[in-house]
Amino acid sequence: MARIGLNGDQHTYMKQLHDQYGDVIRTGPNELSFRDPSILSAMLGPSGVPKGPLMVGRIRTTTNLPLPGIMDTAVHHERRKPWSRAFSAAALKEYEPRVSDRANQLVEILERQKGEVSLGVYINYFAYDFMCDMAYGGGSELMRDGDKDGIWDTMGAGSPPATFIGHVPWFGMYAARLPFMSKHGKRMGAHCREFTLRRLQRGSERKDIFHYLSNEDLPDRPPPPEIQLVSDGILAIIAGADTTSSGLTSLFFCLATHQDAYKRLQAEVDQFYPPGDNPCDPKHYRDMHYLTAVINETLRLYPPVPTGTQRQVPHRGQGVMLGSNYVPPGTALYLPPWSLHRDPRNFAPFTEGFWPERWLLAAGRAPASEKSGIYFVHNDAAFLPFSHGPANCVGRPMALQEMRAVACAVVQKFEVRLRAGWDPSAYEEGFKDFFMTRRPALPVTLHPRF
Ligand code: HEM
Repeated sequence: MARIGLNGDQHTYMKQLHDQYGDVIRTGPNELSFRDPSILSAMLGPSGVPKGPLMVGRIRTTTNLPLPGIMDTAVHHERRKPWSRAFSAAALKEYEPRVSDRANQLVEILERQKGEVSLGVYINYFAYDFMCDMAYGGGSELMRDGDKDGIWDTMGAGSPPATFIGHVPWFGMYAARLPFMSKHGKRMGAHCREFTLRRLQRGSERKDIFHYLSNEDLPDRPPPPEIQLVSDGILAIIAGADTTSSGLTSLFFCLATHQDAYKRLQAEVDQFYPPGDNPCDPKHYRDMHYLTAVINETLRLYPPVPTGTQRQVPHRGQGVMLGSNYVPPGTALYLPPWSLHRDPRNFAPFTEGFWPERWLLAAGRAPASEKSGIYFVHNDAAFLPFSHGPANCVGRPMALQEMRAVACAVVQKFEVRLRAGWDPSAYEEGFKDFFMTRRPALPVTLHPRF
């Protein structure tokens, strides 16, 4: 699996192994993958299994670990508190103008492009600039200036070896001594440290997540040590920028290849945000059920963390029961979204196809007659793009806010068409799982509607 991970194919390989050998497979000497949503609570719920060593291996250190790498449940719970404050409903309300400004900037920049556009590249820049606004009160202008310093590529450059090491975390400690293994991480670390120090000195006029991570909202508490703030900043950028960008790029790929869905979403956007209205004002998002269906269906087919994160049964202790299986201490575990989402026992019909309507049917928002005569299965417990439980994705509400704003802004303004002659099968073939994903740049042409 480590070798397959190096090529970015672990998500498809795991699914292939599950199809061949069943719902529980052994993917390494001490590693299991479950394709079984019935163990969701036992594995990821409040009394579930702690995080695994994947992150320790990936970042090659056992000290000053970022939130997702903290294997001690009590310590993890404590470290998550400022993150939870940063993504509370009240905090998200304060971030709304920034989402809107950046999404509208994206549309303005797209309007200036002529001919073929690599939509995925602009979406990457949007996601990066926005996360820098959130993590550091600003400082990045990739959309405006382009990526002259190659920072986006630096962020992804270390991913293949990191994916390899994720399966053999002990090797990470040795790899950390090899200069070629750590150069990208060091460059990213130095970049984020500079942004963190600047944010600490300068403060911010508008609230950002740093406001909460540095305890500015709790004046009687001292800020955490600088090293923790730098680590949190890197985490925000890595966890927040690539994932959302991956989801949005896949969304436009799915829409561009399914004109019926595009038209239906466009009609909904036009209804709630006619020309002249700001599509990034979230006042109507709650009522836009087709938009929610499109986003869910995209994240089902192309989850931005395709293999999910890892858990590990603690070495000291008794082992756990997952369903009818006893799992001994020290075993690392996966519940991979790519395999669960593409299992016809969880989602049918059109399991491997883009069909947003399934979400409307499942929520009772479409006439039940539409499912008469078809074999309809919809298992919400098997839908895990943001994982589940107390250690799930804490940034989920922000990711959805961004995805909704950009989807509405782009669909209101343009007809997005795949570049003539570009083979759509290249998208799935080029969709690689390095924990973060790597995907084709999505060549499109944009046709302004007004
Ligand atoms: C579509 C976009 C996103 C997807 C699909 C996604 C998915 C995930 C997944 C699968 C995890 C692992 C959870 C686990 O171990 O159970 C995670 C963790 C995390 N995500 Fe996201 N994420 C997204 C966007 C964001 C954004 C915008 C942020 C903002 C900074 C963010 C911050 C985090 C953090 C801090 C963690 C660690 C949580 C913990 O260990 O307690 N994510 N995410």
